[in-house]
Amino acid sequence: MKTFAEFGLEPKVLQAITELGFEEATPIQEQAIPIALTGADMIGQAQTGTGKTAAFGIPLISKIAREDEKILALIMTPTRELAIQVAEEIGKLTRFKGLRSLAIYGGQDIGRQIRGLKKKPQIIIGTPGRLLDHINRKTIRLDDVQTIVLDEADEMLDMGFMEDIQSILKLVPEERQTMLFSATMPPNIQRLAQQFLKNPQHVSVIPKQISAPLIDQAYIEVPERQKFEALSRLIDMESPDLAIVFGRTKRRVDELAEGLQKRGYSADGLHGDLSQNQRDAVMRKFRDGSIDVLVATDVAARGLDVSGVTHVINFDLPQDPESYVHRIGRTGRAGKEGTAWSFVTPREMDHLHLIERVTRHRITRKPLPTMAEAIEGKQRITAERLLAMVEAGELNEYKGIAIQLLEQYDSVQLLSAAMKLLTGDSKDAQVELTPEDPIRAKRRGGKNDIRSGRKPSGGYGGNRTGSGTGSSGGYRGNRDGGSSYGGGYKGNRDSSTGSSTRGGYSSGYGGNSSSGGYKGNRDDAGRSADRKPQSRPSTTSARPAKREDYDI
Ligand SMILES: Nc1ncnc2c1ncn2[C@@H]1O[C@H](COP(=O)(O)OP(=O)(O)OP(=O)(O)O)[C@@H](O)[C@H]1O
Ligand SMILES: [Mg+2]
Repeated sequence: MKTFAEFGLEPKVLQAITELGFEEATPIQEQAIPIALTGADMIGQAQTGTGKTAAFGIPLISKIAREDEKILALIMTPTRELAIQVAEEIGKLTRFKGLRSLAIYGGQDIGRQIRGLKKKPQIIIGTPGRLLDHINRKTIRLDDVQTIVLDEADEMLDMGFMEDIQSILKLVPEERQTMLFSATMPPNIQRLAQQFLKNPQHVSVIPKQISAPLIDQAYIEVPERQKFEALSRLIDMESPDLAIVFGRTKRRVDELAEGLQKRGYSADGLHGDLSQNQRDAVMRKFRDGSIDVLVATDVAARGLDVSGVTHVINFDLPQDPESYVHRIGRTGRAGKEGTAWSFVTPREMDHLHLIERVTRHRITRKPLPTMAEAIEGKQRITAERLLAMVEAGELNEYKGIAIQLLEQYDSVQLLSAAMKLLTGDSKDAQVELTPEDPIRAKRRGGKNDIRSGRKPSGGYGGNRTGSGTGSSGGYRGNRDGGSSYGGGYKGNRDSSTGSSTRGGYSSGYGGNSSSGGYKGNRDDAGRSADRKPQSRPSTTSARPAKREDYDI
């Protein structure tokens, strides 16, 4: 492991890194920072929670001087929450250097952003829709941009964002450094990336399994109508510090958050139909621990870094394996351990196996928590709260009554009653959810499939039935003859050509993923509902219609 001092960074940046508490560089930082400092284009892949933000952030800020008054760097993210978070980290990294950075995202008052832009930030962190809005208003000019980063690159280069990204990149000088980062790089992203990158260096620190190693992964087979009960029991049994529960649709998230609240849990929902103020408020509450359970659509799947998240629960399975990797990656970050649970309805078992194959990780089957386990979990928490109260002291006001009661009643009876009172039994509240259809691995491919160019039958679905793979081998070796994701990728990672000759990418996994079924079916993540590329005006047209809700 390298220390940051070994990269030859300027003292003010080093000081900021120390202030952040980073002692050693993570593997992706160790590999990516020296290459990025040379100005080379780069594709960086490393597991969730391993410090990719600083891996591109540190070199990016090293190139900028305080006196510069133009926008020199642009970081794009797929969601507003991620833009805000990345902007915060960049802000921390530039603290001593005194650079100016600004987050630009939909849903926030544009006037406020324009005022921010007047302060001449050198670094913009934004979501594509609002960025285009500013470009059209001429409040943002990209003529001087030297560095572009696409965080969550595979998501950004997917259909829904592609058009915007292309429009934006057209306005950035050719002479620039472009970097793509993500935990997942479906192989065909490589091919697509050729459009934007020049001789990219590939930096991948993905070991055999793509998901982060510190996450304990389990699933429970449970019929749709029993899921809510299962969720209550699971939360009781596991008593997470902080948990994120992923639901498939906005409606589902609303219903789940409401149901959990009804049963006395401290929960709230996050999805793209909420106002930005509501979204900000929910994130703030989750970050400061005033709610324990964040229920969210895939809007929270990528990049979010909230310390203390011990559990991720897929109440509904995600549509695609990448989403699974990112969702569960909200826990097990920065060297901490985490637990991921997934509910799988009987008809979705195939889909689970697909996720196992693609992630090359076997997910442990666990039984539905019993009522007894749930109660035991709840009691344990109550006992912990009680003991914490004892430790904290300051109970003098209660001692008089306690002594009186103990004179009249049995101590075990008394304590049991107090525990019962503290535990509460609001769990009996009836909660009915609108049923969701089981998820199906969508056929990937189709005429709009810019990533694969393959016939639909070559899709995911085709492989599921066709290759008959085991749960671990599919991704690597059992595809249709091409080299594997892992093999192909790593084998080529230090190639400086970034050519499209990597058979593995195009004939393997990536060839299968299309956006036809994929994004089109994820509207409830708040994305394509907001993101209607065809109906939006081009960048050259007059001021666009309201874009506030465009970026999820
Ligand atoms: N060198 C380091 N030492 C200790 N902690 C670090 C280091 N680098 C980053 N971190 C911390 O690790 C956490 C995860 O970092 P980050 O959000 O950049 O991960 P990521 O790789 O981008 O994950 P994701 O794929 O989910 O976006 C953050 O809290 C960050 O502050
Ligand atoms: Mg990240």
